[in-house]
Amino acid sequence: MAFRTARNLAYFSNYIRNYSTNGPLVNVTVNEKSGFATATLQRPSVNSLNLELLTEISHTLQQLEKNKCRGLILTSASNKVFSAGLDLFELHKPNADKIKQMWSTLQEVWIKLYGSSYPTVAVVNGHAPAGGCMLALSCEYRVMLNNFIIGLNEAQIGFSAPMWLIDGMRNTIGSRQAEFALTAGTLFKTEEALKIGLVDEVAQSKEEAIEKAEKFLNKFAKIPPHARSMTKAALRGANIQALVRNKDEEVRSYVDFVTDSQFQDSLGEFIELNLKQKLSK
Ligand SMILES: CCCCC/C=C\C/C=C\CCC/C=C/C(=O)SCCNC(=O)CCNC(=O)[C@H](O)C(C)(C)COP(=O)(O)OP(=O)(O)OC[C@H]1O[C@@H](n2cnc3c(N)ncnc32)[C@H](O)[C@@H]1OP(=O)(O)O
Repeated sequence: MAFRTARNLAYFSNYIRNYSTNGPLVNVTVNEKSGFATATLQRPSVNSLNLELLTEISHTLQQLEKNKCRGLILTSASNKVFSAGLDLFELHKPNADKIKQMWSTLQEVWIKLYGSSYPTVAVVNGHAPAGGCMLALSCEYRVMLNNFIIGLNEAQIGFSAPMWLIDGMRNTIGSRQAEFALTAGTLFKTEEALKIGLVDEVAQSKEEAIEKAEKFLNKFAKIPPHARSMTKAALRGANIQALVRNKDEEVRSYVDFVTDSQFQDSLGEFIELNLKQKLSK
């Protein structure tokens, strides 16, 4: 049964309504004509990825897969920030159990989005550092608005991106550019990102970006979906399998790393220097 049927649409809307306790952090709409879903991240003010938002993204992706979605556009309700990456306030002086769940859910999001059977586009309508870039990279195509930044700046914050994310970057921009970008933790302006292939197209407005995204998704209208998804799985499968094999071990190292006092001190300094909101708030 295709996701675009009215029955499935109603089921999906009910699911989203029932799932969220404080109103959805991800708003999903489906274009009944095309069958394309648009998932809009709407956690104020910068879509920073805390456990609740990550969990909702993960459940949304699961429902889209189950309902044989024909294509996904991932975007932001903010007109300034696509996603600011992991919620740094939640990582500061953390509850170890919660960050364990947070990292495990982040891995799930990558597995479900990077490995989705349906085609995916990120409409990057705002800044996309670190985890924001990760979400965009897990899609197949990226359309970005002008005057924003995107990149994996983990090295600047004092750590390395995990292997699966490095691989995703390498698959997108090639080994040499990935090495330059990751070792320096570079955040690219839109036009620079276009030049190195980190984004595929630039748009002047969100409407234009959505049109470009739909044009990309429509390219697959005449390709048998199973052939398309088998080919995608062949291309992306090794990345996903390596992460699945290493999932628990990576969660353990991540929790050790984040709870270490040295890391906590440097995260505190990073927050003080870079974020307007102060720790005392
Ligand atoms: C960091 C620990 C990880 C340890 C990992 C170890 C191993 C694992 C390896 C890899 C992990 C890969 C996955 C991803 C990692 C990450 O995502 S780390 C997060 C990195 N994020 C950033 O560096 C972004 C920081 N923010 C900014 O640069 C800017 O805020 C902006 C997004 C460019 C937007 O700028 P602007 O429009 O000027 O807005 P403000 O700076 O004024 O911010 C508005 C409010 O939002 C709050 N905020 C911003 N970013 C975050 C964030 N990441 N988490 C929580 N909150 C954030 C900011 O404090 C402002 O709040 P108030 O309005 O002042 O209340």
